[in-house]
Amino acid sequence: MARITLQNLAHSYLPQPSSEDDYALKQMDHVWEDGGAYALLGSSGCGKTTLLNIISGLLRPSQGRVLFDDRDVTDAATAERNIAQVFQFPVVYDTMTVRDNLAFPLRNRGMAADYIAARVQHVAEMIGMESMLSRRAQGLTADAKQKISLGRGMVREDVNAILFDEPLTVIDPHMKWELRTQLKQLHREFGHTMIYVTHDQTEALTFADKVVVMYDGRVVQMGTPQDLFETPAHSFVGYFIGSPGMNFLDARIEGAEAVLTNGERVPLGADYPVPPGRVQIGIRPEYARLTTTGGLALRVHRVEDAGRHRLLRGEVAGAPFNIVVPEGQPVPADVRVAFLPERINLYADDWRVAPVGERVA
Ligand SMILES: Nc1ncnc2c1ncn2[C@@H]1O[C@H](COP(=O)(O)OP(=O)(O)OP(=O)(O)O)[C@@H](O)[C@H]1O
Repeated sequence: MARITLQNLAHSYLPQPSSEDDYALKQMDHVWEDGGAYALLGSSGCGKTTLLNIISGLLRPSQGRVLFDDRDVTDAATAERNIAQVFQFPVVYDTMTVRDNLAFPLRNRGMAADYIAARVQHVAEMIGMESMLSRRAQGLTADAKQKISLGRGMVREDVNAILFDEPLTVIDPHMKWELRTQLKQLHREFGHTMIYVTHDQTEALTFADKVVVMYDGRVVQMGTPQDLFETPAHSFVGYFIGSPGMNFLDARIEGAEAVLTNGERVPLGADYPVPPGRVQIGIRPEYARLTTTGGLALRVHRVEDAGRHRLLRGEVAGAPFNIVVPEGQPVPADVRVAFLPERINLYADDWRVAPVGERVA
């Protein structure tokens, strides 16, 4: 197992990149701690696969270094890096049995036969395929083949890291939940460094201790699911995490108040520096509450039933605004909206601005 450091890293698929836009990965420094369970989350095309392939050695970065602990592996071949990688679609040997597929990485490394037999049995149980060990992979469903790929990724105990690139895409929803649980169990049991790429926030938040969010070729935040929810470092994180995402209102700052574009004032619960650029306040739909006195004017467009609560979709100061309304709470005709001041985040040109005196984690 290893700590993985990306130092001054950047990657462009173009031979002669001339501007930042030419880079699939913009310059970054990032550390994946030894034994961490990370989810790498971001929308399509933000650079997740590129980053994973640089760590595994399938791709050489156009700039910077990759270190496993203190060893520079930037130019080391994939095989030398001792990494297991599971891709979105199954990679199995059709002519081999399930058992031989699972045993392959261990035989390749010359492990003893009885160790291989025991280990294959254990992994087959984890992926729910112990009754199929003697069957040929050919003719199995895509779902079953992907489980074999996952099993092969997990079979070696001595790898530096296991990288998963959207491994559950072809798996049916019930099995998805089960396999995610198994992966977490595997992490607890062996403590491998694991990086799990997904664009599904539920998948990310249930698998990982730390979630790394990428946007437009950059890591914009790494934190616990709670960090991402409470204090998104970038407006993309606010918008991407949560259902629905954070609301944003344009504003200017006057001490401990935000002044919205229509002149209404919002207490922020803390003093802020006056930041340059486009200033917005961000409020989660869960932290806005309905009121008939005080607060801000609210235009209600519609109220949707969302299971255990209702979702009010409306408008504040001319901008779309969503509010989670607890079950049973009425929505009167003259309703207004107020925010919990300590739950408001401030953004300047999409990056979070800390209030004066905030402790840096
Ligand atoms: N082999 C390649 N040649 C040229 N450009 C590429 C190549 N692979 C990826 N790109 C570009 O690099 C950017 C990042 O792609 P990447 O596949 O890393 O994103 P991703 O976050 O993994 O997306 P997805 O979730 O769709 O898999 C995209 O703009 C993509 O078009």
